[in-house]
Formats: sequence, structure tokens, C-alpha cells
Amino acid sequence: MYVIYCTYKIQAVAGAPWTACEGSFCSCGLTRGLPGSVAALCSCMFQLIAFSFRVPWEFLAAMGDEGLILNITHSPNLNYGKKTHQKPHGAQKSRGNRRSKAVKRKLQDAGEEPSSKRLTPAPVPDIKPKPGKGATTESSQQKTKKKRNSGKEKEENPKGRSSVKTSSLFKNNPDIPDIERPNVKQLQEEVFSSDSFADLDLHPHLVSTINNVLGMARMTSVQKMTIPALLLGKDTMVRSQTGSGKTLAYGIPVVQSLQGVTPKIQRSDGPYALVLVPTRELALQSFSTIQKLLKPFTWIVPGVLMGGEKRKSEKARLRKGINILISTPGRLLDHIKSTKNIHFRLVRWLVVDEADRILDLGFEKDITAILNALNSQCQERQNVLLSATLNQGVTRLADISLHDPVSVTVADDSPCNEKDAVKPEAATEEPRSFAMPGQLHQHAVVVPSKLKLVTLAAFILGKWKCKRKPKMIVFFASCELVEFHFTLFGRVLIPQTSKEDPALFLRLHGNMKQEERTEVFEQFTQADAGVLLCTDVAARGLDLPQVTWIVQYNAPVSAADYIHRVGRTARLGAQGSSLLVLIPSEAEYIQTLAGHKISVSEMKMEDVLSGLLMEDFLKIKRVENKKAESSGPQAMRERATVLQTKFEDYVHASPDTALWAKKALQSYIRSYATYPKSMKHIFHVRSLHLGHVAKSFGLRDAPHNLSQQLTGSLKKQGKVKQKRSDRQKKPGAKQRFSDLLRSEFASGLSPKAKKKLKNSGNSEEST
Ligand SMILES: Nc1ncnc2c1ncn2[C@@H]1O[C@H](COP(=O)(O)OP(=O)(O)OP(=O)(O)O)[C@@H](O)[C@H]1O
Repeated sequence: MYVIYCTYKIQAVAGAPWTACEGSFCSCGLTRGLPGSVAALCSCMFQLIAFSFRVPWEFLAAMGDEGLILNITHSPNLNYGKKTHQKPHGAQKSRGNRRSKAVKRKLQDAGEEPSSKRLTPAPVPDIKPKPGKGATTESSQQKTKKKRNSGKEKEENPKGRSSVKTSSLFKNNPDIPDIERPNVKQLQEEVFSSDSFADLDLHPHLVSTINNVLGMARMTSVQKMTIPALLLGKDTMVRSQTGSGKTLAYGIPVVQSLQGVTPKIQRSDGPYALVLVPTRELALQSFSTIQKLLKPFTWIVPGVLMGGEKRKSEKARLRKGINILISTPGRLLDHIKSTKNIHFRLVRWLVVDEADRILDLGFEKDITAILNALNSQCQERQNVLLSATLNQGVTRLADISLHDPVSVTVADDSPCNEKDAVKPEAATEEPRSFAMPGQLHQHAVVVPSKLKLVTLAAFILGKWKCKRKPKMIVFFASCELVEFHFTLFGRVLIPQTSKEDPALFLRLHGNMKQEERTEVFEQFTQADAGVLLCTDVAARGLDLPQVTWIVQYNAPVSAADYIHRVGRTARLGAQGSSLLVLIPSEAEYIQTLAGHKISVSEMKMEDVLSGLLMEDFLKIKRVENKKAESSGPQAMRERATVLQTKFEDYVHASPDTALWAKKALQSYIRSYATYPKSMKHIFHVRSLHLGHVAKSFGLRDAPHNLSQQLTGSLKKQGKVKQKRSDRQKKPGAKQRFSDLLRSEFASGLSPKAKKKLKNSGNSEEST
């Protein structure tokens, strides 16, 4: 009775949980090796002795902390500089430790880091793929854990130190490797030529439209080289840097040739020119440029066909007649198969813009079918292929579509540049180097996974504080990732930016309805500042004016994609900057880029995070007149931790939001699995630390079973592959699984499109 009384007293006096005292004594080795109940009894006795001899509670608590078994709420927080205590030898075999070892094992199974300060070692819930189930699956144990955790996060300790405990953001991170930056001389192009459009043999009304409606006087280099070749009737392959004016390079000759057709073109004649582009937004943009050029030639009717629009209204427009038809390949093929009125008898031009991308997406079959339909109805035709990154795939397309082509390449690819270039193995995949805009300042920042989310947020907030607000595009690997960050930033960051001028976040991806996509595209085009979160759907061809920053939060799958993404800024001689975010295991990617003559300079993570020092909402409130530090590495780390805690609080506010974050994490892992073989030595799922990656989704723990679920699905796919190969040779199931998961092109497909995708590997982009 006395023992119980004293124990009760200790608890009452010190407010300590019984288990904590037990932990303290167990950890100091006095009860080592004793069976559980005996150890507990002995612990009581030790407490009794401690109480009788007035052993200070701090001492007991310190012992408990040394043991690192159970959390006693006295420990100071944000102790970044302080070394962690070593576990006393005796603690190894204590009951508490035995239990924590099992938990560690479980967590390690799920990819979680073994955390020494975990409060309740309950396993975190599995990802439930079915929406809405999350709310019912949380066990009471987890709820208890959450309750305790949230108490821990918010607490202010009596010594006046703030307690931001959840995010040990700056501990246990891998070292950031020194970035070796090879001496790379990028390929450069002269953007403008000295020649004017009036120097060409064009219709005077066309020249005045270019000068007065489009406001252009001088030709760009690519226009100077391409337009004359096309006016001579040659098939042409055009490669020049992003934002160099390739649209007009083909648009002007097409309009010039069609306005001179005699007798005059009738709307009901149907198509004279066919322009194929990979995405809907690019279709709209190209349509708008052609429409402007046609201003003085009102009898020539342009039109656009693209996925997401109503087929019925497109059929009606086709019936009335479209003379310059701009389309995504899938939708055109759709009409070829199902629309009676479509014919190509009079087609004189075939233009394939972003030709390499169209083939990347697996449209080769569609393109071949379109070419067959064209060839069967018209023989005399001029063909043009264009891209900033023409590759071997396009050479194949050129073989089947071009006759004796002229090749236009603006960049000075002289051998003298070659000696500086580094050629890693991966470069053999894409043997050519491509020109980059000269005024583009490219940076890369290497950030541990745990800090990735706060670093991105810090970067956006830091730029938003600048005098000139940025117009920024942030690229992600999938629709789910775009949605996740759009919502998270909208909820956590927007309320904190100034009331008069809140950050404008927009998002664009393939899972959105077409009307919404078009609206966002137009809104961002017109905006002076804002942050567009998007997938690669916005990477190609889009001419969004005055974009100042490109951020690649997830590395692209190829150097070509890198070039097109960064090519959304620094267009036509303007200034622009880009930032590539990499985790330490991905740092080698910088050398791969160097192999393609792409030179990036390093930006330090600390410099990005220091942007948080300007954010008052991240100041830590301290009690007892202790002033929070407002500068220096410690203050920067504190604020990063506060921001991370805000993200975590939002994510863990309900089971639904937690489930939503887990799904985003899952999408990230899946997208990671789709990097091509040649890049797997850098981007391999195995090199990801799930526990750390989870932090970048505001999750406090790696979802249990995530890795099993993923390998499970791959194994399942593997079995399907095995069965298939028994029956017939088909493209690998794993490959198709990868294709399905890849970027936004794989998600949100209509059942019909999914079936199509299964059969041919095509994307919904063109349908
Ligand atoms: N001669 C010119 N003078 C001034 N501006 C021009 C000229 N030619 C094109 N532009 C403008 O340059 C911008 C980029 O043109 P465009 O989109 O055709 O580039 P691009 O080479 O197709 O880029 P990408 O490879 O990214 O698709 C557009 O805003 C266009 O209006």
C-alpha cells in the first residue's frame, strides 16, 4: 500500500506518468534482466527510495530521457546543435526497448526511419485505395497517438522554450554531396536575324499583318532559314531552341501559299493544310496564331479539333468546312474513323509540331494511320516536322513522311564545343545536344527528401516577397502531385501572404475538364504574376508571356523534357531563370545534363530556406521575454520546422486529409518507378527513404505497407506478363503498367481511352 501511495505521490507531485518512472529505472539498468512484473515491482521500490531521499524529479526525468524509451515531456525542443545522447548499454534489453525494437522493425518494413522519440509505437494505417474509407479505418490507438502527438507539437514548456517537436527536419538527413560541375559550353543560337519580313516575297497584306497585327518587324533566325525553304516547296525538318518563333516559321509559308490558290479556296473545299500538335493547349495557341495571320484572307477558314471538346459540334464544323485544320492526333484519327464528311483530297500541307513529343506519347501508330489516310487521297503535299529537340524517333517519322527534306538547324554545333562536354552513359540515349536560350539562368538545389516541401514553399514565398512578383511555373510528375500541392499551398500558404496581394496559385493537368484547362491557360497567360503548378501538359510549345521562373520539383524523364520545361521562360531573348530540385541521391543528374551540354549552377538549400526569415507567420512565440532569433541558421531552421508543422497539422487534421496525402505519396512513388532504364542508376525507387519522403507530403510517418502494396502490384503485373507471354508476345505488362502510371497522361482516362491506351500505349492528350 505504501508503495502504491508513494508512486501516486510521485505522479501527483511531478505530473509524471507511471510508465515514465518505470522507464527511467529500467533504462538505468537496475532492473535489467528481470521478468516484467518483477521489474515493475522493483521500479516501484526504486521510486519509493527516490521519493524518500528527495531525489529531484528532473533527475528521474533525465534518466528516462537518457533511456530514450518513453517520452517525458520535459525535454527541450529545437535542440539542433545538441548531440543526441547515446543509449546506455543497459537499455538494450529493457522491456520498453524490446517493444520499441519490434515497432522499429515494423516501421522499417514500411520504410520509416527508426525514431527514438516516438511516443506510441502503434503501426500507421495502410493506404486504402477506396476513397472515403479513411474516416472509418482509424483505430482508437492511432487516435490516441494523434492526440498525444498534437499535444506534444503545440506545447510550450515551462522554461520558456517553444516546442515544435514533430519535425526533426534537420536530423538524420543524408549528406548533401558536393556537386561536380563540369565545364560545359552550351549550344547557343542567335535569336534574331537582321532581315525583315518585307525582304521575303510575301503578299503585302500578309507582311502588313505581321508588322501591324502581330507587331513584328525582324525575322528570327529560324524564320529566316525556314520560310524561304518552305516557299520553295521543300519538305523540311526544323530544329531550333524553345521560344525562337517556329510557329510563324511554318505558319507564314502556309498562309502565303494558300492565299494564292486559284480559284479562291472555298470553305466547303475542306482541309488544305493539316497541323498536328501534341496537346490541346498548344492546338488552341497555334490556332490563334494562324487566325491572326489569316486576318486579310477571310475566305480561308481555320479550325481546331481536340480531345475534351464535343465530337458532335466538331463534326458539324467539319461538315461546314475547315481549310487549315489544327488537331491533336488522337482526335483527328477518331474523326477519320467516325466522321463521314472528313476528306483529305485537297491537302497540300502536313505540319507536325513538337514531332518528337508526338512520338514519345506513343502516337506513332496514329500518325501512321493518319499518313495512310492522307496518302490514299492526296499525293502532292509539303511536309514539315518541327521541334526544339528532334531526335532519332523523329528521323523514323521523317523517313515515312518526308521526301528529300531540307534540314534546318540554327544552333552552332561546331566540333570545337565538343571537347568541353562530358559524355556520361545516359547521353548515348539522346546523342544530340540541343541549343538553350542564352539568357536562361539555370540552377539546381539539392535538398534532403524531408526538407523538399518546405524548400519549395520557402522558394515560392521568398520570390513572392520580391519587389517584382514572379510569374512561375512549377512542374510535377503527376496530376495527383499537382492537386496535392495546389490544395496544400492554397490552404497553408495563401492565408499567410499579404491580404491585398495574395499569391495566385493555379494548376493545370490532364485530369481537369477541358473548359477548366482552357480557363486556367488563359488566366495564366494574362496574369502579370502567379504560380502555375502543372504536369508536363504545359511543357511543350506553350507561349506563356513573361514567365520569370521555372521550377522542376520532380526531375524530368529526359534531357529533352528538361529543355522544353525550362523553355517556358527566357523566350525570344527575354531573361528567365530555372530551378531544378533534386534529392541527394539524384545529384548525379546534374552530370547527365552536362552530357547534353546543359549547364546548371548550384543554389544552396540554406539560401532558399533563408527566405522564411521574412515570414512573420513563422515566428516562434516564446514566453518569459525571451526574444525569438530573427536571423541566422538557427532561426531559419526553426521557421522551416514551424512551416513543416503547419503542413503536417493540415495533413493530419482529419483521416481524409491524411489519406489524401498518402495517395499523393503513392503517386510520387509510382511516377518514380517510371524513369527510363538509362536513368535508373540515378532515379530508383530503392534509393528513396519512404519515411523521409513521407515528410515531404506532410505525413509524420511512412504509410505502413506502402512498399508492399507497390511491389505487390508490380508482382501481380509480372504474373499477368508471364501468362501473356505463354499465350502471345505482347508489350510487357510492367512496361504498360509504367506507361499507365506515367505523368498525367495515364490518369483520368475515359473507359474508351483506357482501352485504347491498353492496346496502343497512347495518351488521352490527343483524344
Ligand atoms: N519575328 C518575330 N519577332 C518578334 N516576336 C516573334 C517573332 N516570331 C515569333 N515571335 C514570338 O515569339 C514567341 C515564341 O514563338 P513560338 O511559340 O512560335 O516559339 P517556338 O519556337 O515554337 O517555341 P517552342 O519550341 O517552345 O514551341 C511568340 O510569342 C511569338 O509571337
